[in-house]
Amino acid sequence: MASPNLDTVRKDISGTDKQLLELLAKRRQLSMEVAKSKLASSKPVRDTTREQQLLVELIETGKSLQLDAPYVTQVFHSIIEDSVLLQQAYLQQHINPDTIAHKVRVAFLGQQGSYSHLAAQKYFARKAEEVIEHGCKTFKEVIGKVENGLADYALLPIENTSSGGINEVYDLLQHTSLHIVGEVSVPVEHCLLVATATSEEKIKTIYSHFQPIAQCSEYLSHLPEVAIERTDATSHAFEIVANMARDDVAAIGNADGGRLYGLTAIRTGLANQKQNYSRFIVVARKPIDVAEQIPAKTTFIMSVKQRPGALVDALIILKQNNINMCKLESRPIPGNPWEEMFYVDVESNVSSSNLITAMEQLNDITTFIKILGCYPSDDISPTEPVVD
Ligand SMILES: O=C(O)C(=O)C[C@]1(C(=O)O)C=C[C@@H](O)C=C1
Repeated sequence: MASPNLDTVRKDISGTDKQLLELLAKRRQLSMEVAKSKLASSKPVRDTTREQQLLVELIETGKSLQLDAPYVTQVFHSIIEDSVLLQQAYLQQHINPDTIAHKVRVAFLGQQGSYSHLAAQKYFARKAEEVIEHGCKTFKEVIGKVENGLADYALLPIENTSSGGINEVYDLLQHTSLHIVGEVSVPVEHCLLVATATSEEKIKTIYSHFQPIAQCSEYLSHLPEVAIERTDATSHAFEIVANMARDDVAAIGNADGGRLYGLTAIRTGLANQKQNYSRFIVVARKPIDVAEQIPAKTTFIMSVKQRPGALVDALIILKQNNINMCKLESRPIPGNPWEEMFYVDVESNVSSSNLITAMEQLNDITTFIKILGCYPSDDISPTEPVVD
């Protein structure tokens, strides 16, 4: 039997992929119809029962088409996540009409290819048609761009699963007038990137931002002879290594970003934590409201009296008001060495009655308290289908 003609098959694949894109576009239109319906009905965006039912039906249909369950589940997790994010963006723009803009100016650390840049692309993917990028050399410059009206939003890394909270950003939040209006998490896959054909053994100097260096400390501890050079962003490290074009220098960063500078990865998975994520916050000059149909987070900072149990008393107020705290970080207060500033993230909308009550009660027992922002939660955990 004659073997299929490769060019003919490829032509058929291209035609089929075009049909798939047309169907995905149609499904997005339907998601927007659902969003309009939920705007009127105030029903929550997420309906995990519906997702469960949908996935079970799709897995059954998939079986009859020789499509295995894990594959079908993976594809539709991505499609449903897109649908949720699209609906959330629609509802958020409806209740915050002055945030609607076809073009937004976004400040972030580094240049094209930095993790901050990748996070900005992901966050604004469904929120603006055009992003004007303001790459900065320091976090202070990033915040200053928005405070001075040169940018509409700033994107700042706040924590990483390997290296923990990013203290410089927490400290900057203490004194800025900006408000947190969003969050986005990006997987951080640190790779060893080089400009020329070489091997790990030949590398004598590695360039990167201090965050990837901290997150890859275990890998780097096995390279005592290698010099580690800090840069102000991973994109700057890419630039240096690309310009040097030597076989004994490398950068640590993400492969997609490195590719923009002509670098290739000769080693991947360098981070201490294999599931390595960085969470970024998005800040702006004005706060936003979060639609009741969307899971919200509120971040506030507070300092407590210097007496035993003062922090416990504050946290008990959250418990008594049935509010789940999902993050607690403490930072020294510059110039006040014996007092700490606590950063608290709660899974609650700032306009909810129980958080309003809790903030009133916290106001009575803290020496300082300030809400940094209320914003949609980035956590869109997939619904796992229960199949017999
Ligand atoms: O049917 C709904 O309620 C939708 O919002 C649509 C949809 C989907 O894309 O299939 C998206 C989110 C929900 O959690 C359930 C399903």
